[in-house]
Amino acid sequence: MRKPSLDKSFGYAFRGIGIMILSERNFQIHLFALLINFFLIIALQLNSADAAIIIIVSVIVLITEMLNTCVEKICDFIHPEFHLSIGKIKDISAGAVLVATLGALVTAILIYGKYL
Ligand SMILES: Nc1ncnc2c1ncn2[C@@H]1O[C@H](COP(=O)(O)OP(=O)(O)OP(=O)(O)O)[C@@H](O)[C@H]1O
Repeated sequence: MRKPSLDKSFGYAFRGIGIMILSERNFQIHLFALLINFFLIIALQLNSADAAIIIIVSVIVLITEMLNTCVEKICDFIHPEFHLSIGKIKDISAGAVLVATLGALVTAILIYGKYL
């Protein structure tokens, strides 16, 4: 199969982000959290290192949410019926999002705590 051109590849990637924004509620919530963080970074005048850490942990949460959605969709595609293994796979994938979110929360408390 021929490889798609660079602009088409970017187009597919942006379509993937668009699908997440339009149809995944949890992703919308995490994206909203990132916007609040941008606001706080400016309002509290965080230094560039602290701002970078906040942005990195927020983006990690968004990425894990995207990968979790991929896992869910693959599971639903290959095995739509109930299966214990599918349940475990989905639970572990959701657990990854929770780990990233809790890590981001603790990081935010530690960093914003210095500015309040
Ligand atoms: N086919 C299945 N077989 C067994 N258990 C399943 C199956 N589908 C879902 N589950 C169980 O239901 C939980 C929720 O799965 P679901 O696919 O509905 O994700 P979700 O809660 O809609 O996630 P999100 O809110 O991120 O979209 C899974 O973590 C798993 O425990």
